Amino acid sequence: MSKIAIMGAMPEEIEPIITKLDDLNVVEYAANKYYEGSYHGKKVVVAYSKIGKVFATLTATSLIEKFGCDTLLFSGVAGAISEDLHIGDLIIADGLCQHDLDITAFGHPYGYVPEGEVCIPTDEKLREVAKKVAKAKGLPLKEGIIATGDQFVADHERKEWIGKTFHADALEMEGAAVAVVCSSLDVPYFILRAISDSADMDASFNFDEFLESSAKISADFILAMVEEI
Ligand SMILES: Nc1ncnc2c(CN3C[C@H](CSc4cnccn4)[C@@H](O)C3)c[nH]c12
Repeated sequence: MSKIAIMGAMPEEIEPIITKLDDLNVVEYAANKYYEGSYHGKKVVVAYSKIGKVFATLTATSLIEKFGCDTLLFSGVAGAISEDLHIGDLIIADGLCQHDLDITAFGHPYGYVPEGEVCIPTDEKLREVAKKVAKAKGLPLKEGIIATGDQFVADHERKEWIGKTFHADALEMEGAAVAVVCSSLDVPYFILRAISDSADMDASFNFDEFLESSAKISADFILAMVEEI
């Protein structure tokens, strides 16, 4: 039987999901908590990684290798780069890149290391499920590149540079780590983010104000996807 991993980075991003699970069982592993349960008859394992690419790598790997998940859905919030994206809007990742990975001193492009790739594509079938859910809900759904880096971006120039350099529409701190883990372990993965801020000088204020509401928008959408997978 399939087992779906649902991952976030912060407690607020998975709390709206955990409360909806049946047969909940909490497992402590690798300095984290993993919530096993079911949703509409589907087996799920839910966890938040804590912030940043390193924690996200550990949690995504554990969800697959320790808990045996064969699909991974990420639910969370993001900073907007595209001017089409506003607070509460949803974006699904076509691909993910690391905007703070830089060995350009050796002539490589930003975001590239040997034997790696700048942009890692997400699973097309899962993106199609998302579009079907969005249509059924009458929700607009943007699709684009999401840039990941180990920094909370609250600077117009930095955000514009990331957008231009990676053709990215949104930014966050975990997605590309999940992408590397899932693509390396051949597990279909999907990254959904709801906008919490615009990664500019007001970012930290907007983030604090909209984290909870935007995280719930993303979480509710992810649960609707679980019913369709
Ligand atoms: N502008 C932005 N830049 C980079 N990432 C983001 C995100 C997405 N998440 C939220 C959280 C911010 S750091 C954090 C630290 N302390 C408290 C809360 N969040 C981190 O997990 C990445 C939303 N807006 C972003």
